[in-house]
This record gives sequence, structure tokens and C-alpha cells, in this order.
Amino acid sequence: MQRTQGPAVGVAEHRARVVGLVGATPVVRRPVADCLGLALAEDLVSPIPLPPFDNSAMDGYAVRAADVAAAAPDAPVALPVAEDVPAGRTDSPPLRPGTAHRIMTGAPVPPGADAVVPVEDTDRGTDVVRVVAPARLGAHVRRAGEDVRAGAVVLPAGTELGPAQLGLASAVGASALPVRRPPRVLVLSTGSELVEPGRPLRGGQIYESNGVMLASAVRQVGGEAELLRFVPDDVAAFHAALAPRVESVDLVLTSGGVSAGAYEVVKDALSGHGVEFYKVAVQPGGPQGLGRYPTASGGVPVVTLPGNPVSAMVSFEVFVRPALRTAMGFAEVERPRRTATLMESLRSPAERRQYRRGRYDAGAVTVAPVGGPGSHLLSALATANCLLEIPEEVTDLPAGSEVSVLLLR
Ligand SMILES: Nc1nc2c(c(=O)[nH]1)N[C@H]1C(S)=C(S)[C@@H](COP(=O)(O)OP(=O)(O)OC[C@H]3O[C@@H](n4cnc5c(N)ncnc54)[C@H](O)[C@@H]3O)O[C@H]1N2
Ligand code: MOO
Repeated sequence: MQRTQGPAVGVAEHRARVVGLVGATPVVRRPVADCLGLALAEDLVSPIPLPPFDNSAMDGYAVRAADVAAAAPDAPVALPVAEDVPAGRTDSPPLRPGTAHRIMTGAPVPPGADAVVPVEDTDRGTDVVRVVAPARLGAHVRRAGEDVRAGAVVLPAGTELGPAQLGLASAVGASALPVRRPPRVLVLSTGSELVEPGRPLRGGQIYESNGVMLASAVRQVGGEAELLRFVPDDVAAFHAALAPRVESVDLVLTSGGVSAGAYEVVKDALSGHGVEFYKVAVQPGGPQGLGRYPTASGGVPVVTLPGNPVSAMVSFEVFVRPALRTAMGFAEVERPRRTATLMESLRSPAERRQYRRGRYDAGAVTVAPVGGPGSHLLSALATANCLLEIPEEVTDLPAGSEVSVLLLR
């Protein structure tokens, strides 16, 4: 007979176990353009300064500031235009005193020039240019290295690679970057009551929703998800579904079949197969399990989430997302956290950390709970933008209390 296990495991302890179980994926080199959303695995050092050379910030004329010091609209200074320097010219000769080079934005400022006069302050001459305003020393010259020094760490390991970071990596000459390979996750939904959306529902059946939700959550973190949606409550069918796929993934994420009923397929199939089941001191998401599914190569990590949709999603947020972020090498693995003023009173179970769905108002710095604590209330989850985190020892929170929230979007 199934008995309730000992005292519940704490949230932090279970999270640490999941993080440790999943580990880190191997470092690979990927073309820069394919690194969006991944974490840089090693510091990126720039071999060159940025800008790489002194260059013009304006279309105009490279001059010596001293030569145009007296220039004014009623007293233009005429300078012969000795060279034409478009961006990309690599053989630009030095500027002789008393002359100008016509120069374009991004073109190298010639040695001897110490200012650029914008074309608007001239008569745009091509043989001789008349300058009608003085130029300050260094005007419109972008100095080599003023953005990045050669040898500087431009992106530290663990940086999330977004558009600006990938642009910077390209600017310092990187064609590929070391990143941790996105984890491959097999999302497996169990339950004989589950029906594919689009098909008719019979009494007692529900549409399968956890699979798409969890696979999307994996993809949002940057992982790759494979989805197996309709594994019936049958141990042989469970093993038959899992066995051919397990070797090719880094993590198996199941939902359902872990509580105390008569047909708990995940628990029945995996107990004694390297997976341990216990209660975590959290609501929702109490029944949890983890371990390694035995394989020839030493076992594949399995994390079993409870089937109630909100329990599955909150468990993903609290336990699995940090593990996947850690596996990918992100320096930041947590959701952004804020403290906000609670708009309605709340009750929370004793000795369990409660995560309630809420709407955080960043302007007012308030949070309003949406929906009740029930772990079947999926529409409330879909309107929420945060989770309220209510500590284990708190059972009553009056309106106006300060509460910690995790921002989901
Ligand atoms: N006697 C007890 N009963 C339950 C306990 C308990 O301690 N003693 N714990 C409750 C808690 S808390 C949770 S959470 C659930 C966990 O149950 P399971 O993980 O075994 O999940 P199922 O029973 O398979 O499903 C629960 C619920 O969620 C629906 N579900 C499941 N999978 C999906 C899916 N892929 N898409 C949409 N909906 C899904 C399922 O139909 C059930 O309604 O156990 C409590 N019971
Ligand atoms: O622990 Mo369950 O997830 O409350 O519904």
C-alpha cells in the first residue's frame, strides 16, 4: 500500500537537486548569427580596438583646426582639396598643412588632420573648399579605441546573447562564439483522459494542454523540445513511448501520474527505475519526482511534474527553468524579482511556500492576485504577468502588505 512519505522537502532543496541533476550541456562553437538567446560560455576578448582607426563622424572635410581658426561666413577660408576619402579607402595619405581632404562618415581621418568640418559649414567645393566656420580641435573625429580597447573583455561569460551583444561580437571580428548547446528536452504528457485539440471530446475527457505549454516554456528558455502528448496510463505503454527517445535527450519532463491515485503511471513506471518521488513544501506543485532513467550511457535525467496545469507550469518556473538556464550557462537564472504592495488579502497554507498568480503594475508597484489558489485555474495563469511568492511561515497576508513577486513577462 502506498504511504505518505516523510516530511516535505523544501523548495530550495528540491530546486538544487533539479539543477544538479540536469547539469550543464557541452560547449560548442556556433556561427554568431545562430547564437540569439544563448549564453556566452567564455569571456569574449576583443583583439582590436573599436573604432579600429580614427574616423570621421561626419561627411565633410578633414583639416587642421589651426588652418580654419579664423573662418567665418563673411571671411571664408579657402583650402585646396588634395584627396577624396570615401569610407573603405585604405591608402589615405597624410594631410599636408594648408590643405583639406574631402572625407565621408566612417572614412579614416588622415594623419596630420585633427578636425573634420561638416559639409554644411562649407561651399562643398571639390577642387577648392571654402570653409565658413572654425572647427574645434578633434571635432567630429571618432578616436580609435574610444569604444573598446584592444584586449578588453567586451562580453563576460554567462552573458545572454541578444541583438546588441551579437552586433558587438561581429564588430570585434568574431565569426563564431562558444555557447552551451541548447538542452534537448522530451516533454511527455501522460493521462488516458487526454484528447488532441481539434477532435471531439467525450464526457470524462479533456484536451491535452500541458504538453504545448511545457514544450513552449522549454523553447522560451532557449532549449529544444520534443513533444509526446498522449501516453496512456499504462506502464508498458509509458516505457514503450520513452525507450526509443530517451537516449537522444538531455532531460525528460513528464506531467501527470505522480500523486496518490490507483493509476499513477509515471510513479508506477519509474519507481525503482532510478526515480525518487516525494512531496515538496510548495503549493501548487507538491508532488514531485526526479532521478535518472537507466540507459546504456549511464542514465538520462528525468523530472516528473504534477499533472494539474497550473502545478505543472509553476513547477516548471520554480524548479526546471532555473535548471535549464544553469545548463545553458546563463549568469542570470532567476526571473526578475520585485517587491509590491498587495491589493487584496490572501491566505496561504502553513509550512508550504505558495505561488499565486498575479498582475503586477510596475507604475503603481502593486500586485493583484488573479484567480484563486486552485491548480486547475489555467485561464487565471494566462492573464497573470507574475507569481506572488508567499513564504512558508506566512498564512495570512492583509491587503497593503509588501509581497515578493517574480515577473513572468
Ligand atoms: N489523494 C490525493 N490526491 C491528490 C494529491 C494527494 O496528495 N493525495 N495531490 C493532489 C495534487 S496537489 C496534485 S498537483 C495532483 C497531481 O496529480 P498527478 O500528477 O498524478 O496528475 P494527474 O492525476 O494525472 O492529473 C491531475 C489533473 O491534471 C489534469 N491533467 C493531467 N495531464 C494533463 C495534460 N497533459 N493536459 C491537461 N490537463 C492535464 C488531469 O486531467 C487532472 O485533472 O494530484 C492531486 N491529488
Ligand atoms: O501540489 Mo498540487 O500542485 O497543489 O495541485
